[in-house]
Amino acid sequence: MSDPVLTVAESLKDRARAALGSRNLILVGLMGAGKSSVGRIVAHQLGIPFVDSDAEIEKVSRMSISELFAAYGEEEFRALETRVMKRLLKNGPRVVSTGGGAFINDRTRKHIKKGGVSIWLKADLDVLWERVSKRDTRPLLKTENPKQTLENLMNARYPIYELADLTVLSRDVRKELMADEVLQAVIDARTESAA
Ligand SMILES: Nc1ncnc2c1ncn2[C@@H]1O[C@H](COP(=O)(O)OP(=O)(O)OP(=O)(O)O)[C@@H](O)[C@H]1O
Ligand SMILES: O=C(O)C1=C[C@@H](O)[C@@H](O)[C@H](O)C1
Ligand SMILES: [Mg+2]
Repeated sequence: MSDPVLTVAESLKDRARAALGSRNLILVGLMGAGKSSVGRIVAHQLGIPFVDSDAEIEKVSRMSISELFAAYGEEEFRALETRVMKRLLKNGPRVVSTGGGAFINDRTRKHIKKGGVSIWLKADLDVLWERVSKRDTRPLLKTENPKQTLENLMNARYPIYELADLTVLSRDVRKELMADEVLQAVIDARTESAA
């Protein structure tokens, strides 16, 4: 007899895969929300390719994000990010995890909106701070009071992340559970739009 737990998990993947069709699934949200780590699991579950825009930018430029910011400044970084995102979104389905500022840029957001289903991983300040304070690879947080900077970014950006098609609350639960919630959100959105 089939295991009912396994059957539920299989059906979650299958239903989410069917709901997504040929569209991309694009994860947006602040630094530390879990876009890269949860996105990778979601792609594996769906059996479709995973790409991370920060990693892709580092690959094409052969520089780290910190080096890019230091050498060319944020504006040039954003222009490169827009071009890379446009290319990554051309063929679907893929799971695309974005850098924290991608969805905030008007031009990049237009490509994301056109390129598939966007999902905001929304987290509170303490969750984000606990995660990002462990590494100092994020140029925007190299300030005197990085926690305050993160809070300022939240206040400025949350009204824009809200424009994403879907939202999932990112919290300190297993990443696999977060991934399941992303899959469920994709299914629910499809069901609602069909109703
Ligand atoms: N659900 C979770 N529970 C515990 N730790 C998590 C969870 N999700 C992510 N993390 C950890 O938080 C850190 C940041 O996660 P991740 O790199 O996926 O975030 P991000 O949204 O891609 O950030 P950035 O915008 O800087 O790329 C990583 O160390 C990751 O392992
Ligand atoms: O939130 C942001 O603006 C950024 C987040 C990172 O993912 C990187 O894309 C870069 O450090 C900028
Ligand atoms: Mg990331």
